Amino acid sequence: MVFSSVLGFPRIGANREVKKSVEAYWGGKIPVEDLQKTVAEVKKYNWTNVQSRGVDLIPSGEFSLYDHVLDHSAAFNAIPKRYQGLGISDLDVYFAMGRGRQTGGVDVPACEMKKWFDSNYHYVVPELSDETDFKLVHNKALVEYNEAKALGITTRPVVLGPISYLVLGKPAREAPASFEPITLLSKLLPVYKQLLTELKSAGVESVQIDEPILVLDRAANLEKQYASAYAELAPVAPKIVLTTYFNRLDANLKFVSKLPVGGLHIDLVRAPGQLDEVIAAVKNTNLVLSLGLVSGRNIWKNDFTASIKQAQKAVSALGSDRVIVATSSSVLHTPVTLASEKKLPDQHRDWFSFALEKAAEVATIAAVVNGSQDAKIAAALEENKVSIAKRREFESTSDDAIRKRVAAITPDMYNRKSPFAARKAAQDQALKLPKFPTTTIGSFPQTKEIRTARAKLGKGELTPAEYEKFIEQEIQNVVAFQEEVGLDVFVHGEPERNDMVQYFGEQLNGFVFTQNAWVQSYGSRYVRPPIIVSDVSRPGPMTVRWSSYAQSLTKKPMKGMLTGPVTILNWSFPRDDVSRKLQSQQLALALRDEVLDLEKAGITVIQVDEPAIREGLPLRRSDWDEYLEWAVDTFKLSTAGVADSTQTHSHFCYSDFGDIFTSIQRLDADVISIEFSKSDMKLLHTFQQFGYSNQIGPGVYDIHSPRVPSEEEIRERLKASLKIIPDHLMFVNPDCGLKTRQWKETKESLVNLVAAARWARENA
Ligand code: MET
Ligand SMILES: [Zn+2]
Repeated sequence: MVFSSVLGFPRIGANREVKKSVEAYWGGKIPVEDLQKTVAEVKKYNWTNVQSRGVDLIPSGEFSLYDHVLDHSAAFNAIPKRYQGLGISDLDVYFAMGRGRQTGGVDVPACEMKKWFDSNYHYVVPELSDETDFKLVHNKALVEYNEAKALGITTRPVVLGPISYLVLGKPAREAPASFEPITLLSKLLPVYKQLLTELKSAGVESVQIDEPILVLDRAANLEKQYASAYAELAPVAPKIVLTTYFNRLDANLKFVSKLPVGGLHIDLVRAPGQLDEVIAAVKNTNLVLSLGLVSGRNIWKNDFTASIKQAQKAVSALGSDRVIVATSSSVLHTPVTLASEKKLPDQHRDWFSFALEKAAEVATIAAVVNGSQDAKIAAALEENKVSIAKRREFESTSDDAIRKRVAAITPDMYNRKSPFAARKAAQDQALKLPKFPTTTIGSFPQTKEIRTARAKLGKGELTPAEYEKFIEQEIQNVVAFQEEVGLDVFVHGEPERNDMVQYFGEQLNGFVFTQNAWVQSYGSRYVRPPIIVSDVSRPGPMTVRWSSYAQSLTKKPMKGMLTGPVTILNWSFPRDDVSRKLQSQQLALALRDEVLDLEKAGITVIQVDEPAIREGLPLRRSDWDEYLEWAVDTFKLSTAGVADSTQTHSHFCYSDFGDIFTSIQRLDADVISIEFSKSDMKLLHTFQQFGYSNQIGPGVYDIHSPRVPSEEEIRERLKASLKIIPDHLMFVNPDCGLKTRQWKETKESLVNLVAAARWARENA
């Protein structure tokens, strides 16, 4: 019989209970018992609901209060030294690693976070060295398995595999930079052995071991480690389903199919093409094949007919006992349930499927493949056919004007009129900026007052006119503040924006919004990505009103602020019926019009942010070029229409840009600002290696922390940057927007920043 499985479930609660509870605990407002109670309820909700949808293999052990990789570090005693001996509870040590801690005489920053593969989820990077003293502090998988069992629910525990865990880590501070965490494998394996032995003796039949790094090129060098690790683990473990996701196995399949495990899970949403190959590779083994047919990354309803066809193909090759129908990855990356959406029009509701609906989908697909005679299953299949047909019909309609515009894009539209040197001369003349011009990245503190005003507007407690007055006042304050501090290129502060993507999505055609469709980004930070459902176009100017109002208040150049096409795309749920490239092109044309409208309105400096450009980079190197080509081209399409004398800026943050540095140069923005402060030396070396010819503002301080950098500190940073970047090309700015900061530290920091820039003008 074909089983169904879900690989992992959102841990936020259907009503964001976990966020509320965790934050209340952090704030000292509730005792730990209350937090534990909420957590128990959310887990119970998850298990009982996934079970009631008919899923056979229900995940446990993947719940997390902050991040599942951090859970493993805590359970394995991989606690960096600076978090040891603080005299606080294990739970508080765990949170301190996730988010830092600054109370009761304890002052530790957070561990580094990184993007989880190509998603917008961030994991906490394990810090490892020869001194890491691995031991099983607690068996989280076992605890949760037993918790579910006590509720009468048999689950399949989920564990992150040892090799992925190590490879996702980095050298701890005491280790040399060249230290490779994978060298700790033999020290870590006993912990896994104990963990898995305990699961087996508790009666666990099968365990899901995630080894997502098997879809990366670098796993090719880990064949030996995989073979020896799994040879050691398999004999003591419950049946292992080795789980991969987010891409294809490619050449790694050759050794993976020979590992002594019970099953293999593959992602057929991201890499449908690998099915035949994988079937052929496992046919003469005993491996069970778990088919990732229902997307864990997007919110579109599954096309049952297509999935059933693939499942049947596997069944006819392997027999039904060797096939599982599953979600492609954990459904952590999707919202909890459509049932929470009260205002979604029926037409839209019918297109979507969130985590719980996906649970029902895998169960239904498996039932159909098993030949179920259940009338409910037949009805669900029929309903799905009707719904998919309707969606396809909707998708077949397009906005002809937009499609024609995209088809008519010509190569010259990607390029500015003149090369950088000529533009720089024109801009120097038009803008008359001093050397080391100072600026900020766009947003100023989003205060409680701003959020309250927006909420009131939503509830009708403020009229649009009253709200606009309020925003105007905010802009006046921000402009006056910048005059006072003495910055050179001003911003309006973005007070009118709820979010840098949503704000634009709401003003463009082609997007749908939800009320409650939250997805965890990191810790207790959740986002609500807009959904692109049809061709994108711009009904009218989106930002001109506020930018030109702001410009009217000052003689200093006012920077227009836009979010770039690639970032809007990467931080939305995209369509799956057309390419990402086409969606990005349509967004770029809309933004191009906005850029030109800003220019017409007298805005001479325009910034188009692309913080998410690195995140969209495909996991396999052989796929990079194709992505980078359209990603860079669409950015250029959005900005290149302006006159030579208009200065374009772009901003990047959150990622390691070394990989794509040459593409950043190709964007040909007049000025880029880039997050430097955490990995300054590394990035400076990248500059040295590749060179960069346009202007650049290396972020001179970290805005993610309330700490105020001293003038001296900023000077030091400038000096370090000046070794690599010529003085006439350098801007001075913080490393990201200031929206999460308070006014007090913002003011102090920017005063120091301006003073450091003035010092540089005299002395550097
Ligand atoms: C995540 S990048 C943020 C850029 C945006 N302009 C801001 O200042 O907030
Ligand atoms: Zn940023």
